[in-house]
Formats: sequence, C-alpha cells, structure tokens
Amino acid sequence: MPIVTVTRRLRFNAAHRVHNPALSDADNTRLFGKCNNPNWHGHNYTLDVSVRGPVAEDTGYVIDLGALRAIVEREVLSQTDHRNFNIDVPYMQGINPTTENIVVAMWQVLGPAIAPATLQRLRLWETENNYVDYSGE
Ligand SMILES: Nc1nc2c(c(=O)[nH]1)N=C([C@H](O)[C@H](O)COP(=O)(O)OP(=O)(O)OP(=O)(O)O)CN2
Ligand SMILES: [Zn+2]
Repeated sequence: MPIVTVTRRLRFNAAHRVHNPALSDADNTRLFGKCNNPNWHGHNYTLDVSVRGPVAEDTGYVIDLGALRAIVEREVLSQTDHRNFNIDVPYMQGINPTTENIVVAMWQVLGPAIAPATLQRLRLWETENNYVDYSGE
C-alpha cells in the first residue's frame, strides 16, 4: 500500500511580544530588538499541516483534508486566531512566543488530536520570508 504525505494550509493572525522574563530589559532589547516591543506587534501566520499514511483503498485518501482542517481549527485556531500569544492562548502560557516555540506547542496539541493518523510535519510561516519546520523530535 503506498505511503503518501498530504498537507493542509491554514491561515490565522495573532499578536505577540518576543520576550524572556528571566532576562533584563536591556538583554531582551539586545536579543529581540523590535520584536520585544512592549505594546505587541502582529503577524499573518500560515500553518502547513502534513499527515503521512497509507492511501485507503475505499476512499483513496490518507485523511480527508476537510476533516483535517476541522481538527486544526477546533484544536488550535479557535484558541489562536485574532488572539495574543502572550496573554490569550492556553497552550502558550509561560512560553516565549517565538515561531519555534509556537510550532512545538501546536504539535503537542495536534499530535494526539490527529491520531490514529500520523502528524508528519508542521511548517509555520511567521512572515512571507520566515518559516520553521517541526517533525516531533
Ligand atoms: N529564529 C527566529 N527569529 C526571529 C523570530 C522567530 O520567531 N524565530 N521572530 C522574529 C519576530 O517575531 C519578528 O517580528 C519577525 O518579523 P520581521 O523581522 O519583520 O521579519 P520579516 O522577514 O518580515 O522582515 P525583514 O525585516 O525583511 O527581516 C524575529 N526573528
Ligand atoms: Zn513577531
């Protein structure tokens, strides 16, 4: 049976401040620059969710991409879209909202929610220039 990876793209926007409270204000400014702005800034994020598995004989699907969209919207985007990562988002409490940390936290929510399908990769675009990949390691 062929093993195929399918990907669903979703979009959301959110505010954040990249900030490590364990560091001084001066160090936060030095490390994070404009991204440490106390009054927040926002991004239009793009999230690519990839699921890998066998192609079912009856449907020809690895997973129904509409069902995958619904899971991501219910489990992650409903708590994230038009929110502030530093304040509003339950799975980011106490975590510095870099793209790396966000994608790892999203994986921890989505991995179990997508089972028994296998989450293969999350790719989170923070800007049109910057993205991070995570595969659960
Ligand atoms: N490794 C990481 N580096 C940076 C992150 C991150 O999450 N991981 N985040 C930021 C800031 O959030 C910043 O807001 C990113 O936006 P920006 O610097 O405007 O990036 P652009 O690519 O859109 O713009 P350029 O000015 O052309 O770089 C920074 N670093
Ligand atoms: Zn930012």
